[in-house]
Amino acid sequence: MRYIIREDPSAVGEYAADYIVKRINSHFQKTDRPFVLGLPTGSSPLKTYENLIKAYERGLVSFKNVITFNMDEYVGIPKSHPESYHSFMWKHFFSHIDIDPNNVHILDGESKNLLEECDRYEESIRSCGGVDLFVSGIGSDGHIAFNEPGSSLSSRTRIKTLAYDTILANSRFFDNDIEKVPRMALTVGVATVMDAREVMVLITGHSKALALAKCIEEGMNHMNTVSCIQNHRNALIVSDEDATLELKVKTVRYFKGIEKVQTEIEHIYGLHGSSSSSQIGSPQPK
Ligand SMILES: N[C@@H]1[C@@H](O)[C@H](O)[C@@H](COP(=O)(O)O)O[C@@H]1O
Repeated sequence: MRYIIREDPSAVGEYAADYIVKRINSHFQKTDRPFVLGLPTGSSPLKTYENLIKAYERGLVSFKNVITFNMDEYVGIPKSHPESYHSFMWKHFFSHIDIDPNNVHILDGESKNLLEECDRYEESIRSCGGVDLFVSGIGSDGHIAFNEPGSSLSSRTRIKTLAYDTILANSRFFDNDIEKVPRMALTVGVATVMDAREVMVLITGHSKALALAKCIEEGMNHMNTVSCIQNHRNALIVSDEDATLELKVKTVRYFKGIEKVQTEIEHIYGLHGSSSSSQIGSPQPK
């Protein structure tokens, strides 16, 4: 696993957007196959989306041949609801770039048959050749997508009942009224994320510090589902300084040191932005 630390959420967003742009562009240097991008909602990726839009406006990237799969969607509110993840994604990202709407995939929480909808989603991901890069945020209990504590680490796309803590956290988007927050969601599974060729997790703010420390310094555990990325061959966490608050000083210095050496190597070998760059300086053999 690689771990990159930046000063604040803006710098995390700049780093993540730059990373995604490099991945898309280097992909199209090798193949015409569409780039398949997994995407999150929430406040954590907002700066990333802002920077991706800027990169698109400057002509640094095109999303014409990019296929997206979102992580999750509420059940019990219509797509047109301002807090649905459909609305979120179009408002904050898709409306501002050149993506083909047919290439956008978001789970349908209004489907008459939710079980079939989940199976159909897994099948669509498979038929697109799998996800190249899955970007994710986390909840303060360490959930990835809506894989709440106790979710199977081999779970696939399915219906999930939301944890009380998540309902409480998300009530800020529903007039701070927990009664208005949906109780259920459709979500990709932990294994669905783990199947991606690469995973990047964005973690900002002190409220995520404990979950981040458990993810990096403790073992893989279903009570902190983001920790599954320890078992991924090509995983990257990008956090701000606030999120490091519960990490050991030694851990923070270790990963900062790794990044410093990696940057030096990239300069010497000119590998920055290539797909192999993420392999260099990795703290553990993959
Ligand atoms: N289902 C989403 C998650 O995918 C997201 O990672 C999390 C964190 O949101 P925020 O970034 O706003 O803290 O919120 C929700 O629970």
